[in-house]
Amino acid sequence: MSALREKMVSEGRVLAAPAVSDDRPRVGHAAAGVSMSGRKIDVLYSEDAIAGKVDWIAGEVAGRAPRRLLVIAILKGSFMFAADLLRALHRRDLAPEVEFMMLSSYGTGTVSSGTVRVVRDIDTDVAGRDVLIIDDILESGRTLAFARALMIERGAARVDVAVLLEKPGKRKAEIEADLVGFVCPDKFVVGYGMDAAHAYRELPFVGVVREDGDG
Ligand SMILES: O=P(O)(O)OC[C@H]1O[C@H](OP(=O)(O)OP(=O)(O)O)[C@H](O)[C@@H]1O
Ligand code: HPA
Repeated sequence: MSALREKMVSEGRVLAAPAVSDDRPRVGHAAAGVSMSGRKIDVLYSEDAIAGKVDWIAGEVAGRAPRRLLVIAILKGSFMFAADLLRALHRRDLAPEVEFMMLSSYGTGTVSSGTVRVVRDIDTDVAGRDVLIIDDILESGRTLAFARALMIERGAARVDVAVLLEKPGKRKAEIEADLVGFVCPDKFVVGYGMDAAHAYRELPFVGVVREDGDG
């Protein structure tokens, strides 16, 4: 703490930041079995591994020299990936406009309902622009096929799709992502934005919730 800040804290003019203990769990680096609210989460992709992929995806996007780039993050699941990827794009000297579209097809379940619902649309006109749609995961493909088709229908010049994860062999709609961080095993994953019945989105890593009796 600087001398000035120390003086201000002692005079009660500002609040001291709470001390952070060094022994807090480094969950992002744990190999397995992180406990969250009584459930065990096995770490599949650590914070470091994710950061490496995000940086790689940003490099690939920059290499495509997009024109008038508009990044559209598909909420809710992509919020953490979007925040990290946008900062990585900035480090690559890109200055995209950013939009958010909220789509939903899973509700509180772990299987796609088959119907994609637009909960919130974007406000920006995409006609003639290079669009990068980003999402956390590509599974049945219904969500991203819907989003991509909508942007093409609205006249985007080019539409690329970047996902942190894809599950192969699960596609129910015709779509492949242009940029993929990890090819993911066929397990329901949580964390880094992704939820199971609204829980676990805050985790900084991607993991799998252990079934009862998994040890
Ligand atoms: O390829 P798909 O089978 O369509 O699955 C992928 C989509 O499912 C999840 O969203 P969800 O509908 O659960 O909404 P959320 O982002 O609000 O969690 C996820 O964030 C993707 O958008
Ligand atoms: O494995 C998953 N986890 C969370 N959300 C998802 N949406 C599609 N697949 C998944």
